[in-house]
Amino acid sequence: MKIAYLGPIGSFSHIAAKSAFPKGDLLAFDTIADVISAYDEKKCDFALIPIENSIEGTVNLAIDSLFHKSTAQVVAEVVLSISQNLLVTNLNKKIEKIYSHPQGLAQTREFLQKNYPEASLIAVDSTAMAAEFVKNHSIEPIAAVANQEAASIYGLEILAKDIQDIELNNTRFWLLGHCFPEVPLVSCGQKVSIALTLPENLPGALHKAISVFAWRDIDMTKIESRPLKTRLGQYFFIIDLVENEKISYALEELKSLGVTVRMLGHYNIYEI
Ligand SMILES: O=C(O)C(=O)C[C@]1(C(=O)O)C=C[C@@H](O)C=C1
Repeated sequence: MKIAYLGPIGSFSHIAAKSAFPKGDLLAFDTIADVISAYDEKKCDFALIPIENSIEGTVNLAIDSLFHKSTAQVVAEVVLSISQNLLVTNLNKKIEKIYSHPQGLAQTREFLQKNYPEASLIAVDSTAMAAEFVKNHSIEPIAAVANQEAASIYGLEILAKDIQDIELNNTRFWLLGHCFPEVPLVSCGQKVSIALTLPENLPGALHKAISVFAWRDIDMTKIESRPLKTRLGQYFFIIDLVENEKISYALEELKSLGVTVRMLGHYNIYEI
């Protein structure tokens, strides 16, 4: 079983992929877009992508790549607890630049501003990539924000532990695939995710669209707009729903309103 993930080893995606597929053949890719492309090009059986963090919100690159460039289906959601740490090659080193994934920098923004106000913050494609960079540039006054496993893998010291601004810090990952995976995890619920595009000539379109769920008591756990990349003011809407037998009727009503509905997936949720 081949599973594509955002590498290199030691990323949070790697930890999530290992937990879901302890015996899987894990394939590291440099960017989230590359992970999705690997799946679309049939280089793997599943692909794991980070979707949303409890502090910083949606991983826009993942949602946008999935919507605009892929037809992949979501077959599972994996929720991972995230602990960010400041990693260095030497505990006594001055720190002038701090590297991490944008989410890693955002989740630790207050800590970094308070403790390293002069340091430049540099975004790279993953937290593990940041750790690997620090290891490979050991004499430079730099640090990485990454997990403790990355410290072990890349031989780095942990200068500060659990530096996220909010202690409770979780990231949702979506697993893309053609079938439901057999994972050694216990499901804690089921969801349905869709992407809506509204007709231009329907006043109150968004209100009418989400009302099809409300009056059926279908629980909407998330709604978020993202640019259609056509022009300012044109969006698609990502909606997460708690599994409900009435969802199919709601989707039919949406279509009768002229709303374009794309089913992203219905899936089990697993907490690691
Ligand atoms: O950079 C990593 O380690 C990732 O797996 C990506 C990612 C993300 O995109 O949100 C995953 C979990 C954390 O929130 C930080 C970064």
